[in-house]
Amino acid sequence: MDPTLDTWDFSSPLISLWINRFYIYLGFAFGFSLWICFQIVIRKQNKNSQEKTVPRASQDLMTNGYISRPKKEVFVSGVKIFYGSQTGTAKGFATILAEALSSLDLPVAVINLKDYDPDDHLAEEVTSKNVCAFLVATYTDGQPPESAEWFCKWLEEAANDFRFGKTYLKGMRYAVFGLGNSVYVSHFNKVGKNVDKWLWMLGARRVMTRGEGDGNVVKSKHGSIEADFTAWKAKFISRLQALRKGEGKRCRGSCKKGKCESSRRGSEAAEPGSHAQEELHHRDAEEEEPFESSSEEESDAEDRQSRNSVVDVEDLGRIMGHVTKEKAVLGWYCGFWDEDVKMN
Ligand SMILES: Cc1cc2nc3c(=O)[nH]c(=O)nc-3n(C[C@H](O)[C@H](O)[C@H](O)COP(=O)(O)O)c2cc1C
Repeated sequence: MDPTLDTWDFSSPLISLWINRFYIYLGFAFGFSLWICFQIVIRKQNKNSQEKTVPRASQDLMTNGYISRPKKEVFVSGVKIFYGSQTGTAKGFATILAEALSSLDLPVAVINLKDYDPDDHLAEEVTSKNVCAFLVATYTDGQPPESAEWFCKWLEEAANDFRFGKTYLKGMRYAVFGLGNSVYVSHFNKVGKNVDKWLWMLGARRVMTRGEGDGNVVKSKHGSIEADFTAWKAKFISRLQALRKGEGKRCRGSCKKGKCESSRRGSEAAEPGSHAQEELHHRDAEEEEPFESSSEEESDAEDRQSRNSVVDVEDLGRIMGHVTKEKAVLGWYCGFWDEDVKMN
């Protein structure tokens, strides 16, 4: 007989607990897993009831359970004012415009076209969300000032190079104010017109009608080139404010885009630079509410329109066919037989 066994008292509760410890562990484990299951069920129920009470829109804004503020979309991130000047007028206007824009709380950069390489940087404006203003003067024989020569040369070549195409600057937004003197009749404001046209041809979006500054006080629309600029500046600022709010283009039916093609009348409809458009442009700068346009959009509308005119010609052919047949019947009836009719 083991002597140590004598010292064990099997009736003691501690000993019986020790002997049955595995059952106790098992009980604890079972209770613990039951508690976990219970917690999971409660959490699920809470989440469901929360989803029911939080509106759908708010749920979309929730990240990790926290409501985050809706991200404000930025429609205009800044303004770049480019100028091409020889005797300083365009440069002065650029500074005035920059000062006027300072109240809008937008980053504004004034850039001399002399220091700007379009080859390296112009394409950046496609995604930058900037609005670009071009203030450019015209010189002898419709040439740009020396400082803007390279920019204009590059732009003209790109606009006429099929490798760039009419989407190269798609996404860029711009407005042009040309400085000139109508004394130089045939070359009046030619550089402004060309810059506007070339940007448009490359797919950039014109946010407002081109402005024309005229140093000829007799003919200037507002009495002086300064007054012409002041009027354009006011329109540009109000357009910019609208763009900042994300307001789309305004169209009063004079463009040939989409719905309003039928009532088209205006300058933006025609290919910029065409004679008719130049005439109308002059008037439009005063009369028209500015609206956006790009060459790609307008050529789409042009395609639609030319398709319509093909249909029109077909209709005309059908009508002529009917007329000829009726003429033949009438001729035969009346006893004469026209050679033309016989041919048909
Ligand atoms: C020598 C000379 C030639 C000019 N040629 C033209 C011209 O062909 N077409 C035009 O519209 N303006 C012409 N102008 C007018 C200028 O474009 C106008 O004075 C403009 O405001 C100058 O701007 P800037 O001071 O920024 O260089 C000419 C001016 C000068 C002095």
